[in-house]
Amino acid sequence: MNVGASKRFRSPRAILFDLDGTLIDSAPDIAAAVNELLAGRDLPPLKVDQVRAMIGGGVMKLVERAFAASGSPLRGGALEEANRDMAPIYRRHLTGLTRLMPGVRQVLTHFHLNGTAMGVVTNKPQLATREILLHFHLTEYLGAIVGGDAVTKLKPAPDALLLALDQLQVEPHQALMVGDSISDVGAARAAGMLVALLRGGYTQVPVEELGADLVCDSLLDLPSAMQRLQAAA
Ligand SMILES: O=C(O)COP(=O)(O)O
Ligand SMILES: [Mg+2]
Repeated sequence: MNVGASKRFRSPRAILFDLDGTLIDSAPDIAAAVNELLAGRDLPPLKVDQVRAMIGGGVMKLVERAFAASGSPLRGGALEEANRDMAPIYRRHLTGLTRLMPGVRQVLTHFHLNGTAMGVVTNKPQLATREILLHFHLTEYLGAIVGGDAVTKLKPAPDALLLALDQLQVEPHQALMVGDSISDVGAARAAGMLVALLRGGYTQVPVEELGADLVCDSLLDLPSAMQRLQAAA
C-alpha cells in the first residue's frame, strides 16, 4: 500500500460492509433454499461447500451456478423462471441456519462508539437483507442498507457503494469497503474507496491475491489492523 492510502486509513468517516461471508455465514440457509429449488425439478442436492463457492454474485448467478453444478444448466427464459421460483423459497430460509461471523457486534459497536458511519452493501435482494439484519438486531448501527435490487448493476459495479455513501453523506475517498470477495474489491476500486478483505469468507481466489489495501483474519482483527496502518503512515 502507498503512503497516501495508509494515511486515508487514519480515520475513515464511513465503513461499508459486505453481507454474505463478511457479516454473516449464510451458506447453510442458501444451500437449503437452492436444494429445495433443485428438488422441485427432481435434481439432486448440492453440498453446502459447493453452494458456498457460488455465493457473492447475486441470486441469478447463484441459481445459474447451482443448476450447472447439478448437471442441468439453464439459460435465458428457463433461468429467469428458476430465478423467480427461487425468491419465495429463499424468503423461507433467511435466518434459520444463518449465524453472525465472529466479532460482528463487538466490531460494529467499536466503530459506532468512535463515530464512524456504517452501511451494508450486498448483492442479496434488499428485503431479504433488511430482514436478516433486523433478525440479528444490527440495523441500529447502520445508516445505509443497500441490496442488489436497489441499483441496476450489482457489485463489482460501484453503484450500490455510491448509493450507500450518498445516504451516509460521505465521500468515497473518506470511506472503507470491507468484504470477502473479488466483487467487493472491484466495486470499491470503481467507487474510489479503500478496501479491506477478511479471510474465511466466500471466495474462490485467496484474498491475498485480490489486491486489497488490507487483509485481516477476521472482522475482530480489523480495528487493530487499521491502527497499525495509521501508526505506519
Ligand atoms: O450473492 C449474494 O446474493 C450476496 O453476496 P454478498 O452479500 O457477498 O454481496
Ligand atoms: Mg460476500
